[in-house]
Amino acid sequence: MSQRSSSTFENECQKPFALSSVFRPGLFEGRVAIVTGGGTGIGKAIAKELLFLGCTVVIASRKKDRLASGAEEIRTWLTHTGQQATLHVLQCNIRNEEEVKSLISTTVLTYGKLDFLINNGGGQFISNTAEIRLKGWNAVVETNLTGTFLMCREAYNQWMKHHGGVIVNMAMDMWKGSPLMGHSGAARAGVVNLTKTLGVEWAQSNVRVNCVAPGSSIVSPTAAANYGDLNVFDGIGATIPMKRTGTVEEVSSAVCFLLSPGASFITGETIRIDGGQSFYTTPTYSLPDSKPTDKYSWQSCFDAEGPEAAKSKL
Ligand SMILES: CCCCCCCCC/C=C/C(=O)SCCNC(=O)CCNC(=O)[C@H](O)C(C)(C)COP(=O)(O)OP(=O)(O)OC[C@H]1O[C@@H](n2cnc3c(N)ncnc32)[C@H](O)[C@@H]1OP(=O)(O)O
Ligand SMILES: NC(=O)C1=CN([C@@H]2O[C@H](COP(=O)(O)OP(=O)(O)OC[C@H]3O[C@@H](n4cnc5c(N)ncnc54)[C@H](OP(=O)(O)O)[C@@H]3O)[C@@H](O)[C@H]2O)C=CC1
Repeated sequence: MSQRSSSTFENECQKPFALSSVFRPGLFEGRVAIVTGGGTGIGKAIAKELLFLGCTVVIASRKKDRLASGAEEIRTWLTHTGQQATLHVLQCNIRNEEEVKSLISTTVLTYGKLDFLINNGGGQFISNTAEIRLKGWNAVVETNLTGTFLMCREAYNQWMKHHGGVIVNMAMDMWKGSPLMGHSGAARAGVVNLTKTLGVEWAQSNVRVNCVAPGSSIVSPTAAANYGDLNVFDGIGATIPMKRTGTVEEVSSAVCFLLSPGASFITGETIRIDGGQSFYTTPTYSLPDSKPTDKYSWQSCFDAEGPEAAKSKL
């Protein structure tokens, strides 16, 4: 098997897994990327595909154990396939300004550059908006919106402003509002808007900024565990026009496209990766039973106020 052809092997848990890419081998050779949340789920898939394409990858998130097990899986794969690409692990909470500054500066000092930033790290908890405490609201907004802002700003100021680069942010299916995820929907809508702003402001520095918006349908065990229900994705596929859930690889390939020279005239854009879900309905929220709400019409006003009150206005 050639070094860069697709490969299949069994990892230490004896679960078979394969890695391949629709992009040409060596596409990202000599490039350096940071993937936040790169130890799990979608971020891990992005990290793997970038490595497969020859990129040096720094994965960063809060929890050392998650990073370590993700890195071990990726390194096992690198060893089995004979890939030469470099994986680096750094701990960073994207809500912490000093940690973000240090993540970027360490990467630039170690590898001499930063070509790609993938702001994948993020998340939320499920709650009616009326029951979200301020601390919980702030935690989600700081993670998804402020964290993305800090990462973008530092990547730009410390490197990309003078050398160019590509940034890909992460949104979600918040296009029609986000029942039970109001905090995250608001934050991700902010990310979509920030992406447009930065696409304009930083174009002159040869920095492209885009975003991907997966539906509530990208199957990842760590994502499911976050909701305390490993079956949380069951049943969602049937409600999606494409009649299935999505894969982490389907997000990764869109990210790789946006990073590639093939997307060199695309900036400020958000690509939906949701099998048409957001154009159809929001399947994760069922309306509670209730009577119809009050309707407004001139007749209903007239009826409510009574003929005398209405006449007095004439
Ligand atoms: C739609 C239908 C289904 C559909 C479900 C289908 C979903 C599929 C789509 C998937 C979408 C995804 O994004 S999948 C990605 C999932 N992965 C993640 O979300 C991982 C990252 N998330 C997190 O770490 C957390 O959710 C996040 C809140 C952001 C950060 O937590 P931290 O503990 O670090 O935050 P802290 O600063 O300590 O603050 C925690 C406060 O947050 C609040 N809080 C935290 N968890 C809470 C909870 N479960 N319930 C209430 N409140 C909570 C409390 O107020 C906490 O304070 P106290 O009161 O003091 O405790
Ligand atoms: N799966 C899906 O269907 C969808 C996912 N998304 C988004 O895609 C991204 C990846 O999700 P997915 O892989 O599915 O789920 P995961 O729960 O596996 O990934 C979330 C990742 O974000 C990291 N992270 C969370 N908070 C922080 C923080 N403050 N600083 C640094 N890293 C952080 C986590 O690592 P650690 O805990 O170590 O910090 C983890 O690796 C998230 O932003 C998610 O919200 C959006 C729409 C749908």
